[in-house]
Amino acid sequence: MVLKAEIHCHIEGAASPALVEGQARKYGEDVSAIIRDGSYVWSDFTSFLRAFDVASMLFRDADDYALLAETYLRELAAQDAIYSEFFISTDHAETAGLDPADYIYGLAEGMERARNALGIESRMIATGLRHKGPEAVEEAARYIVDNPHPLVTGFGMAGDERMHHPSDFVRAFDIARDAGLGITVHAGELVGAESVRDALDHLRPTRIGHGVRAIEDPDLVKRLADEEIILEVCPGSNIALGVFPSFAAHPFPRLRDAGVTVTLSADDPPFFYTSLAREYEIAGEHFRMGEDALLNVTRASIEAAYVDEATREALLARLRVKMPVG
Ligand SMILES: Nc1ncnc2[nH]cnc12
Ligand SMILES: [Zn+2]
Repeated sequence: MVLKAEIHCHIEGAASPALVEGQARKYGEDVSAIIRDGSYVWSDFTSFLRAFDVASMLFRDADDYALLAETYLRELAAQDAIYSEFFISTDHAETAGLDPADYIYGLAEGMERARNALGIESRMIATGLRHKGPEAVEEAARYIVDNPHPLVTGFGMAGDERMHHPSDFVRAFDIARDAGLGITVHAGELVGAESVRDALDHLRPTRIGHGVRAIEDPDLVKRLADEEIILEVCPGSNIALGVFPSFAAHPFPRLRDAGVTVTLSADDPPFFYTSLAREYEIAGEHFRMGEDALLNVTRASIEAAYVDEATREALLARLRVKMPVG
């Protein structure tokens, strides 16, 4: 049993098909277009995002989001995770007709319940959606800075990496960074090494969501190692979306051997038929990671986490004694 931590997971993307079907019954909606035989149905990134959007529309009030957060965090604690940092999207909340304040309050309620029950610590990273454009991402940044919450400790950007250019989002990220939020950006997933380089140059993150296609440029790999940029690597997601053809071809080991700090997360677990535990298993089976190396990955995630130092120290102490969760 290896204690785990996750720093790249979209909370709407953590909703299991069973939970979404339960929400569909609650609201009298039909989800047969995105769920068949208990699994999500999609064929490429665009149809994945569409299924993600449909599922997220079935969480419509604070109680729905408290249930989602608590359910996911309980699942993570059962996989021996002691820390979870997940992306939230006030854009999705507003599209579902929810006031962002209720959205965040509901998620925080679920986080508290899971922490009280099982001791799992968690934080939220607010995000803007790249394909909605610079104004929308800036609005998401302004909202979270004007409405601070103690459990919202970072700002990032997800969505379609093929749209717009990192330089379009400089102001949004300056607003978030100046407010003291941790900065992470999805890059180097659907687009190549230049996307990671541009994100680093213009948005100055300390972490990159995925970043794995940096492997295409050895100078960039060296820069990631030299600047100690953390990669939030999601191998199961990368293979499910066809970013790489197989786990054997995945660059995780090469990045790690080049001195890049790589971590393990599940991104959107049920959508990519994975879980945090499965990602650790994949690293053991395909990336030559033994138990000590996997515990070092957990330690790297906690070192990179957007948490206060007291919380970080308490989490690192648990790794040292390998105290079981709960
Ligand atoms: N892997 C991913 N890339 C970009 N946006 C996302 N939203 C949810 N999962 C995502
Ligand atoms: Zn992601």
